[in-house]
Amino acid sequence: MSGNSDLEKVRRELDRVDRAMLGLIAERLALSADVRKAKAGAKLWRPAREDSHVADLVSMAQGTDTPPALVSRIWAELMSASISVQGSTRLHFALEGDTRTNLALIRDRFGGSLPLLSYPTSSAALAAAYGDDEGIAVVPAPGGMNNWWTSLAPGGAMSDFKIVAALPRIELKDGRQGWPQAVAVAAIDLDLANGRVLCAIRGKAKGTLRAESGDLCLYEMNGADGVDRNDVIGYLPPPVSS
Ligand SMILES: C=C(O[C@@H]1C=C(C(=O)O)C=C[C@H]1O)C(=O)O
Repeated sequence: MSGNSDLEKVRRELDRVDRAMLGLIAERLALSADVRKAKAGAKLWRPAREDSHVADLVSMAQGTDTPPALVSRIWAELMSASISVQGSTRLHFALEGDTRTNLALIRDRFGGSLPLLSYPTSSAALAAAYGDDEGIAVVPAPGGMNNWWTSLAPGGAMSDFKIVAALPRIELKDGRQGWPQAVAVAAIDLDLANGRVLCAIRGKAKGTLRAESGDLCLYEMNGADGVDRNDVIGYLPPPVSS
């Protein structure tokens, strides 16, 4: 019998915690409505703010039983709910391979609240996002046959579009050496903090060569020191380890 009463006790505690969380979630969503007013015309989605916020929460969770991927996933839901309260951000995606894996990748980074539109090619997804005021494209990371990034380079058709987020946000321990599976692209002014700056450069440069197309090279640089702003086509936050 004591087993049962222990269970009842723990359930009551869980109920108490859940009710407290529900109250906090409602409070958070109400604050999002205030953020919208404060932003007045500015872009709703702030990927750098989201990523640095999640990185801070992950480090706060260190020493507890809360894994980084769980922190990232929960806040992906909360933040995407917050953005959907604020306005009409939509995700336009084209990813190769298994649909379920791709949807899980998107869900892990963006939660389930944002409308999701699928396209057969990266260029179609990018074009649709480009024509959508608050649109975000999710496409395979540059490299190999994925050379859509050349249109982000100076003189390209979408030179005001930037690579702004990495998927997955929490790095997998699979030897990819810090290069994501997919990236998010949007028309957002970059604030180059202490992350990974992506530059499209003709010819050789310092940094890690991530992709090539003709004589155009995509380099990943550590930080923005000595970087020519005109070459910058993206920014990724420092990777967060699982
Ligand atoms: C609340 C904001 O808007 C969005 C929602 C965020 C959130 O819910 O924490 C964070 C960044 C933005 O993508 C913000 O810019 O701070």
